[in-house]
Amino acid sequence: MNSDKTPLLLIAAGGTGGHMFPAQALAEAMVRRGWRVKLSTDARGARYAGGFPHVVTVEQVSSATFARGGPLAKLLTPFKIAGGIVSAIFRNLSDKPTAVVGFGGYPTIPALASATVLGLPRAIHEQNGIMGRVNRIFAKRVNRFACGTWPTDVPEGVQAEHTGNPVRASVLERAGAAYIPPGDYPMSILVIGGSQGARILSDCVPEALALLPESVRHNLRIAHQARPEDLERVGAAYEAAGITAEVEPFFNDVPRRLSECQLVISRAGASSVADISVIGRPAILIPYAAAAGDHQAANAKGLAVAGGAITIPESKLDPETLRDQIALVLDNPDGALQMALAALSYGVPDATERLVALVQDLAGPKT
Ligand SMILES: CC(=O)N[C@H]1[C@@H](OP(=O)(O)OP(=O)(O)OC[C@H]2O[C@@H](n3ccc(=O)[nH]c3=O)[C@H](O)[C@@H]2O)O[C@H](CO)[C@@H](O)[C@@H]1O
Repeated sequence: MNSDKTPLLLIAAGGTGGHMFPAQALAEAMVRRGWRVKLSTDARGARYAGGFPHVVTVEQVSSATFARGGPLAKLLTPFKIAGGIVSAIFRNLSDKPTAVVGFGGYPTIPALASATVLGLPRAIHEQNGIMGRVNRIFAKRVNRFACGTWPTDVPEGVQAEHTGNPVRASVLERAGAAYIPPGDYPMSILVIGGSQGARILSDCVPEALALLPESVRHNLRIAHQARPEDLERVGAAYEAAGITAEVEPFFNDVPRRLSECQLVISRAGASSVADISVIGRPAILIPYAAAAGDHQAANAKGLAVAGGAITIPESKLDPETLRDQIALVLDNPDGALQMALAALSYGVPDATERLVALVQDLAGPKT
C-alpha cells in the first residue's frame, strides 16, 4: 500500500514515438513540480522509457497484442485485455494515483479502464485532428479531454480543451528563432518522415529537387531522413543530381536543423507539425494516406489553413508537382517569410504548461 503523500501521476501511452514524446514532456514537467510519475505502456513503449524521468516505472501491459498477432492471439486478446484491466485495478488500489492521463494507443486500455472502475480523476490527450480508437472509446468516460489539434470528430457531449501538443525542450529553445528567407545563397531543406522515416519521400523528393535549375541546385543543402534500406539509393540520387545532401535514418538534432532551414518537407504526424509550427518554418506536408481515419490530413489542414504549410495529398504527389511547390517557396522570399510567421502563430509553445494546469486542476486543490 502506498503511504507516500507525494502526488502520483499515472501516464498511459501506446508504443509509438507519436504518443510517447508528448507523454514524456508531461512526465518531465510534473516531476519538476514535485510529482511522482508512473508510466504504463507495452514492450514497444518501454524502449522510450529511458527518455522519461528516473522515477518512472514501466508496466508491461498485456493488452498490447490487441492490434497484432495471428488468429490465436486475436482470440485470446479479450482475455488478455480483461487480465490487464484486473491487474491494473489491483495495482491502482495499491498505488492510489492522484490522476491518470492516457495519450492514446491500445496499451492505455488497462490504465484508463481501471481508473474508470475506481473513479480516479482521469483525462485523455489526443494528439491528432481525428481521434484514435481507444481515445474515442474513453472520451465520454474521462473527466477532461485535452487535444493537441482541434479534433474534427469529438463525440457529442464531450468538451474538448485545446492544449496543443507538447514539444521537446530542444524545440522550445528554438521557438520563434529568426527565419532567413530563401535567396541566392546556401539554402537548407529538411526532409523528415516521422519517427520511422517515409519511403514516399525518398522516392519523390530527390527526383523533384533534381528538376530544379542548376543555379538553385548548387545552393541546396539537404538533410533527408530515410529508412535504413533506402539510405544508399537516396544518397546516390542526390549525388547524381549534383545536390549536397546528408542522408540519415534519424536526425537527433531536428530542432536545430528546423531552425536553420529555409523549407521543411514532412509527413504530418502530430509532433512533426507541432515542432514545425513552434519553431515557425514554411512547410510542404505530405500526409500519410493510410493513417487511421486519415488523421494526418486533418493535422496538416490546421497548419495549411493558418497559411504555414502547403499540403500535397499522396494521390497527387509526383516529382513535377512537388518541384512546382518547392519552387513556389524558394523563388518567393516574402511569401516564405509570411508562411514562417503564419506557422509560428499556429504553434502552441506552452502546450506542456497548459496540460500541466489541466492535470493539477483535475487532481484538485491539495496538489
Ligand atoms: C505513421 C503514423 O501513423 N504516424 C503517427 C505517429 O507519429 P510518428 O511517431 O510517426 O510521428 P510524429 O510526427 O508525431 O513524431 C515524430 C517526431 O520525431 C521527430 N523526428 C523525426 C525525424 C528525425 O529524423 N528526427 C526527429 O527527431 C519529429 O521532429 C517529431 O517530433 O503518431 C502520431 C501521434 O499520434 C500521429 O500523428 C502519426 O500519424
